[in-house]
Amino acid sequence: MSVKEKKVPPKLNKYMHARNPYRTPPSFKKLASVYPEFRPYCSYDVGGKVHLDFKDPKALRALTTCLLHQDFDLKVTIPDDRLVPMLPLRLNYLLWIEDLLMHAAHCETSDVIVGVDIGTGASCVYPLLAARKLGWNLVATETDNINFTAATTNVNNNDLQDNIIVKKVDDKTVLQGVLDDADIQKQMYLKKKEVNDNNDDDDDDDDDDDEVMSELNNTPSDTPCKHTDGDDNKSMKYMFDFTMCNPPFFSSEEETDSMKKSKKQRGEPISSPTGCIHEKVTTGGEVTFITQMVEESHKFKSKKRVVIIISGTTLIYKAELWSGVI
Ligand SMILES: C[S@@+](CC[C@H](N)C(=O)[O-])C[C@H]1O[C@@H](n2cnc3c(N)ncnc32)[C@H](O)[C@@H]1O
Repeated sequence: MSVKEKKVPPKLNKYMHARNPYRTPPSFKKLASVYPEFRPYCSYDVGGKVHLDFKDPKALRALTTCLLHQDFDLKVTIPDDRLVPMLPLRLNYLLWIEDLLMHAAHCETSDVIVGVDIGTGASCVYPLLAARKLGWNLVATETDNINFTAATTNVNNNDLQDNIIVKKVDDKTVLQGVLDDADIQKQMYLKKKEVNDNNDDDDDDDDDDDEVMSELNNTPSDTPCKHTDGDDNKSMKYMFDFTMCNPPFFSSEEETDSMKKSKKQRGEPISSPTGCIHEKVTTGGEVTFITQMVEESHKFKSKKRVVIIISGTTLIYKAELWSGVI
């Protein structure tokens, strides 16, 4: 009789960034002792070891929200049927961006970093972590009403309104209407300027400010920012340092049901999928979404340095689409 080989999920640690605190797995025992809301989802073996049912979305939600509070002092609420982010992976993504900004875009640690998170979800997880852990500023976009409201509440509940702008957007565009939003540009410009002014007492700056503000008030959507040209200060050269996105993955509800893609390529998932249908499905699937983002990105290449997109599919993009993006 042939014994069916059980697919073992890849060890998460193998893919964990060197600076990711979750290279050391969190102690469920400690979490259960501090957070009563986490306890109902724990079971104990004879040795007293605490186990969690990763197939139960409620257990996953409790794990994520308790870890966000314990490890990052973030109070986050995620509505019942919405996507629950897995923190080790989300942190990995941010740490990779940090590496790219430092090593590819040559940012300094003192620079004010401004990024854009496309499709932030109800948790607003990337902007909250980026603001709290790395001190960055984020524009977070969302098409879904419930996610937009939840993300806004999560930002407000953590007093991070100065660092994070949540913007409700139309699902027909990805970057258009965001990177060229004059109010957002003004807020982010002033943020960068404030820190620069503290480092540099130049009287001519006031005149420069007036010129830039007038330019922002009058710039058509696809015109490159004039003030970025010839500016010697690297941190002021780009309005946005990066755009990031974890796009909806599937092209139809049937595809989510089968989960064929992910099982074939990565083995059985460790945890059960969470989230509602429009968080996971987009017309044409992630390939169409990413292609649109790359095309819009090219149009705004003078406004940002680095574009990063999570993809579940192996894609070969035409090199010319990317040229000039970084
Ligand atoms: C896979 S979820 C990612 C959520 C969150 N960023 C995370 O990683 O946990 C994709 C999100 O993108 C949103 N979305 C879909 N199309 C969008 C668009 N054109 N612009 C902004 N958000 C979009 C969905 O509502 C959903 O919340």
